[in-house]
Amino acid sequence: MDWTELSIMTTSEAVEAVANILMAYGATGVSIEDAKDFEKLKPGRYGDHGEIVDPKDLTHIRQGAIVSAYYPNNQHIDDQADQIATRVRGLAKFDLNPGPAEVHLTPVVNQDWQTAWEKYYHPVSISRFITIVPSWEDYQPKSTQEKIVRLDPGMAFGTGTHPTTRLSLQALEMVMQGGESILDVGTGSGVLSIAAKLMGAGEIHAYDVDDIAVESAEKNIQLNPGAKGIRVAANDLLAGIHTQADIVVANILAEIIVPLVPQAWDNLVPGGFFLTSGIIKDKFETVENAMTSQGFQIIETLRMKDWYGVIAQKPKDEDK
Ligand SMILES: C[S@@+](CC[C@H](N)C(=O)[O-])C[C@H]1O[C@@H](n2cnc3c(N)ncnc32)[C@H](O)[C@@H]1O
Repeated sequence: MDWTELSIMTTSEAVEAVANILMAYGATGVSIEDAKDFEKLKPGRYGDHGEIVDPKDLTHIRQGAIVSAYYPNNQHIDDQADQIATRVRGLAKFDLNPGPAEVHLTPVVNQDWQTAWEKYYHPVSISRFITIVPSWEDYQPKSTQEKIVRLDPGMAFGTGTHPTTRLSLQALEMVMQGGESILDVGTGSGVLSIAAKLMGAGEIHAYDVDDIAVESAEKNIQLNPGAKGIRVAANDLLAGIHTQADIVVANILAEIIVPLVPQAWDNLVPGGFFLTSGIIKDKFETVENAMTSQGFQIIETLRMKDWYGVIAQKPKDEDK
């Protein structure tokens, strides 16, 4: 697949908001180069091939921040570039300095994408129990309870750093007790399935509409011996899937969650959980309405920055 990189020059304070805008336009990944991040780097493994590099020698921006997102060419993001720049400039209304908010569009070859992640991606502690570690980093768990998810996200979404992935992982931690069967819809790098397996899940089926994600999830499962047995396949949401799982988890944009709601209902056991994330604030009500109209009970709403996650439950037969 061919991609376009859309980059916006902004300020450190606005990076999260700009990233959210780019995700709302359907980016499947965002990378942030923030001058402030480089101030904190110590000499270590930052080279493209893991070589030891002094951060002083890295070429990087000295002020402000650049947020870059990647869009498949068939999405014609160039037609929406002016709109995106206007929304970024509009952040001033929320007391965020948008900076120059200039948009640059560049065609991307697959290799460049890979390198972008590798430069700025380091171990991330998601919760007390889960740490996501890039496959090329040496990392020792700090306690016997810490579960390490090794990932090489490549071109698939899901480094663990995005608030929507964190919300999904937190929701899994909240409902899982061990042994659950899980359907992971929009698996991306496979991060949620791998973490769920390490947390003691039973059978897991992971689906993604993008073949690159399927390939990446399969590779990442191989990197984690404790995650053996997860089945990955290309599929559009849960179309054609007829099973009875304990949990359906989906970190996908709100527009895509809405058609998933009836499919999740059909594929869940009574009492099963539907965990969703990827819902931007102003779309939350739409998703909530779709779930409650279907019959789901909203158990908990999770929030991180402008993103929402929902823990919903299909009522048990005796609750009907
Ligand atoms: C935001 S990413 C989530 C990745 C990962 N699960 C995580 O939590 O970090 C959404 C994923 O959903 C996939 N996706 C989008 N539309 C889909 C559809 N209709 N059916 C299946 N997967 C879809 C995308 O390819 C992408 O990998």
